[in-house]
Amino acid sequence: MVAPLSQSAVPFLRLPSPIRAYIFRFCFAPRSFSTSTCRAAGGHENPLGLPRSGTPPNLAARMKRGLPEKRPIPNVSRVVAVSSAKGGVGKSTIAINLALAAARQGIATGILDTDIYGPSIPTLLNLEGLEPELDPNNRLVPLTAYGLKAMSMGFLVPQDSPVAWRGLMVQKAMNQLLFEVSWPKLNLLILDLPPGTGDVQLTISQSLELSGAVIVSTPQDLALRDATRGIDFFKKVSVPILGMVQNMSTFTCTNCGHNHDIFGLDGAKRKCESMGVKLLGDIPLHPDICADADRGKPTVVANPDGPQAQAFTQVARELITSVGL
Ligand SMILES: Nc1ncnc2c1ncn2[C@@H]1O[C@H](COP(=O)(O)OP(=O)(O)OP(=O)(O)O)[C@@H](O)[C@H]1O
Repeated sequence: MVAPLSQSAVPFLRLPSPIRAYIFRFCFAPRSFSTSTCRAAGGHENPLGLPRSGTPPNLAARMKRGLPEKRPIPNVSRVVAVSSAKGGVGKSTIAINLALAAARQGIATGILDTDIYGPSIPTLLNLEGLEPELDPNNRLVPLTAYGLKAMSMGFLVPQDSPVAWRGLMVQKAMNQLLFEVSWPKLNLLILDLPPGTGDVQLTISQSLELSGAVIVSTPQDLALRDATRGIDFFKKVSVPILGMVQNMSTFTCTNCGHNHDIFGLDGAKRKCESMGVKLLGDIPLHPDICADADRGKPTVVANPDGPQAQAFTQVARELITSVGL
């Protein structure tokens, strides 16, 4: 019987050799036991798992609980996770437009697509089919689009081929994406998280010093219920909630100019008030936002002076202020 792994290896074998070597290194190759490997794997600094003397108290507490040490991303000053517990509410669209709006305001910005199973950033930036190079230290060099530095698992696996990885492989891939990308000096790195509150979110919140999280939701009750779970998740893992973005709010008919609140009116605003979370802004439901995304030219660069881009820019300003930039 042919094992499923050999089928999923076919697209892998079609990759150019530097990328194959890179994926092989972080997914399959055995690693020598070292402090950094041990930390990245969530282990302790010595075989007994005891903190060394002189270890800071909060780090000692983390180590006792078996949590990895939180590390900064080299060259990156602030890291913000854009998250939604529910899929399809526009998280990637918001993440990319916020990143581009921040870059247009003179903030050195990058975007890291951490959605291993369904990366959207290569499409949103019209970078599909391009492959990142490796620097002399075997670190991935980010690609650039519209002045934005970008890295995504989508650059490393063939388009349209599913990633079939188990938890440990996902965790290893995440650690490489988080810590082995050769970012230039960045003021702000936006992380586009996958939907939900699972493995990837846990790995990120436990291994990374995050400046905070932005929660995306539509005004619909169903989405807001999941948004509440997302907020509770970040509170539990002690990541500050910078605020919520209400996406797909009012739709203004392009024919008659009438306003329709397709997913309800001000649901996110009320949720923010009840949970003591800041509402960072409101993005309307508009066909151009969708069409711009599909052609790989997000609204903030496609029509920077239009009202939709202005809405994104306003949210980006709030975000930049909230992380002290
Ligand atoms: N404000 C908006 N107006 C119109 N279309 C939008 C808007 N926001 C997002 N979309 C569209 O909605 C769809 C889902 O958006 P997106 O992929 O950003 O969601 P997501 O939450 O990242 O999804 P996933 O759960 O798959 O990661 C896309 O087709 C996108 O172009």
